[in-house]
Amino acid sequence: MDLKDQNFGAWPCHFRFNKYNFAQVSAGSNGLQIHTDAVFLTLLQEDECVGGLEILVPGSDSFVEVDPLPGLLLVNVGDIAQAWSNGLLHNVKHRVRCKDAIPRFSIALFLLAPKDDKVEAPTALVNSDRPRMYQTFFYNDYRKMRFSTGLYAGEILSQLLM
Ligand SMILES: O=C(O)CCC(=O)C(=O)O
Ligand SMILES: [Fe+2]
Repeated sequence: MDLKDQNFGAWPCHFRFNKYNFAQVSAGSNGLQIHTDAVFLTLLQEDECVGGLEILVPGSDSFVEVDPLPGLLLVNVGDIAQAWSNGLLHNVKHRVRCKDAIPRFSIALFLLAPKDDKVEAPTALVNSDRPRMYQTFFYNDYRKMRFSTGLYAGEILSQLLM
């Protein structure tokens, strides 16, 4: 990608510490329902003792488990990156399952979206072979659509297609 002039420095970040109070009754259920991240990207530090994060294999109904490994740092592409990259980057559907009655922790650092500007693919990522895929939109409007519809697994992006 020829993106020399892109500066993400002014994009806000959000830090979150997740605690899942997994008990015996929650075994086999979702600790976090299937979703895509409502952000540009997520850096995720997993609990190195307790598994449960699962990623949906694109184009299938199958999930793969992410093994809990010491020091594992995941990078998740979110909805905003898919729109901003004109579909070159792909969001990731994922969920957290409770397997055992053990508390689980994770730490997430989210890079959100431009604060006062629209989300729009740079012209370097748009051409006749790859025409603009998404309408330009403000991050707040996208979030309102997501929360008012309760569609958390990337469906809002389909509503923003050109
Ligand atoms: O706790 C995890 O492993 C995943 C957390 C997550 O998907 C999120 O915070 O968006
Ligand atoms: Fe997530």
